[in-house]
Amino acid sequence: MSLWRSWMFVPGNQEKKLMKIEQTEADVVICDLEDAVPIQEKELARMMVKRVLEKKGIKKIFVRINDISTPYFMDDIQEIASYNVDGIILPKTGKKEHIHLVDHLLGTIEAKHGRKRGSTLVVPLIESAAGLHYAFDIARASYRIHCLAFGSVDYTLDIHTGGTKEGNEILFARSWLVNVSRAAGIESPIDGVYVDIQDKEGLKKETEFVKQLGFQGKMTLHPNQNGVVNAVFAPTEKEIEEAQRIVRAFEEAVQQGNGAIQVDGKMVDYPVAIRARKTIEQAEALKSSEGGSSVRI
Ligand SMILES: CC(=O)SCCNC(=O)CCNC(=O)[C@H](O)C(C)(C)COP(=O)(O)OP(=O)(O)OC[C@H]1O[C@@H](n2cnc3c(N)ncnc32)[C@H](O)[C@@H]1OP(=O)(O)O
Ligand SMILES: O=C([O-])CC(=O)C(=O)O
Ligand SMILES: [Mg+2]
Repeated sequence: MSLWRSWMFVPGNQEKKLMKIEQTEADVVICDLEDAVPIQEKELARMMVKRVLEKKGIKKIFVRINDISTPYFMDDIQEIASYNVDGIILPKTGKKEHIHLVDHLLGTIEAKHGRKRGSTLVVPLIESAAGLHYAFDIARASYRIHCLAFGSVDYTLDIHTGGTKEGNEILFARSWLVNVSRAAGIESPIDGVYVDIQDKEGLKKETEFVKQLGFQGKMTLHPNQNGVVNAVFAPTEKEIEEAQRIVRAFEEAVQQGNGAIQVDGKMVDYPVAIRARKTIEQAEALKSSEGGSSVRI
């Protein structure tokens, strides 16, 4: 079970922001070499991100390299994957062949630099109509794929619309990504950024909504957004207590030959008990990874 809830972008050419990576609340930091970096600073950004990777601490670090069609892609992947990076975010992933190429290159780079084969994970960014159409094939294209991520800003540009707070225009894409991810047997997807960095209430509402759709995390833009996202994706005390009551009662019932019972006025059978067990496992894993401060009150 993955516990990576908030994935914060940091522009790869901004030293001041890069310096704060280890202190941030983000579960994962994404050092960006793509759209947050102007063309004339691409080389500089790559160099600065390599410096960050050289000094890597315990924080999970992914790097968003430039997409396959750009002149920066080959240098990005070769130089970044030679360091101890947790994974690569591949923007504008449109078909499974993009992943085959990345998978092949990562294999050779890992071998050349003495890194364990497969140690670099890949998160394809699905942000075009074609990418969404082929998302199932993309999700199955390599054992390196941790999960899919949704690039809603580029996606709405591609389908000739704009983003709204209600998000009706991207409901289909979000639901599709959840379904193809689970059909392909990979972790649930990561939702795109909430651009109104001042609006914490709106971010909370949107995060609750995508959690309910089946996402496991959300990308962020600003340090103030990580706490909101982390809290939404952590089970509440109430949810944990309810899950514990369900599991206890169900285990007893099964011992007595009963597979369907009533707990707190609601029917509980195997799938309900499995979900409750997952809630407990997630709470325990978060507690041990964060020293007990992870639950939402
Ligand atoms: C569609 C897409 O592709 S989205 C992905 C690409 N976009 C990005 O990567 C942008 C990431 N976000 C950012 O660069 C910034 O948050 C911005 C530009 C939106 C706002 O930045 P600022 O105007 O500096 O915000 P603000 O003044 O509120 O920042 C407060 C503090 O947090 C720091 N900070 C802000 N954003 C970040 C970040 N993403 N990572 C690390 N530190 C950050 C600032 O440096 C500042 O530090 P200080 O108090 O020591 O001076
Ligand atoms: O993936 C994200 O959230 C950012 C992005 O590139 C997009 O939305 O186009
Ligand atoms: Mg994009």
